[in-house]
Amino acid sequence: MKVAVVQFPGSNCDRDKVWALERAGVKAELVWHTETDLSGFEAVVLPGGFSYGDYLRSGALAKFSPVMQEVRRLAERGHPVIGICNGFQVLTEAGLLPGALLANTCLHFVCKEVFLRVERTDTPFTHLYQAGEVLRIPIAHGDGRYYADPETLARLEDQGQVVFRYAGPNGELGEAHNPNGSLNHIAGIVNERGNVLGMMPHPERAVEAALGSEDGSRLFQALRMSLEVVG
Ligand SMILES: NC(=O)CC[C@H](N)C(=O)O
Repeated sequence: MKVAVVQFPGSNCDRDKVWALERAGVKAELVWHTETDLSGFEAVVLPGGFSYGDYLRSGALAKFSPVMQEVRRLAERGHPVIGICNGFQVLTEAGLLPGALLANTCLHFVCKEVFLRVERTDTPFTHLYQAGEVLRIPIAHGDGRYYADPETLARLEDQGQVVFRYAGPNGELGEAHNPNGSLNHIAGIVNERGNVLGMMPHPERAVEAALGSEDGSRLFQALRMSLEVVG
């Protein structure tokens, strides 16, 4: 059971993700973006950062990296794929998740801890959380405003594909708690099948008390348990 953490030129938090995964008991390995064979891996994590310097649009160039064909193949076979921050941007650019991440409404890079409300717990990534539970997880992005056209947004909501929403400390929704202007306060979504997760907040930055929160740990533990079940 091994998880690939892909490194694009300009990725960051890649090593943090390996560390967070290994802390949760998952064997993880860094994989350079030119890799064309991920057959030894059960799941993939696309990390945060500034792949290709965010040129053109965040994630727009990384989608052409050779490894993305393999990421697509694994996703289509139902393997878990997680895109965190820039990884989420890459997944939307690659069409593995619907919608797009636009510039924050404030037009600034925002780096702070936020509250997330867990909307769905029947996924390989969130089954250790309670529905409605409020997590403290940091964000750090300039392009985090989730956008989708009205039909896509309605479909996401109808099908329960919204996994995390920005909220207040008691789970209340409101623009004051939405750090980037995301539609419907969306912080994370899954694909229809539920095996591809994209989220802007960084759970790997919240996996031990010294980091200010341990709320991200259960996401990686949940992934380990899901992989163990599949074998
Ligand atoms: N921390 C990150 O992954 C940054 C994501 C992205 N490049 C942005 O600024 O929006």
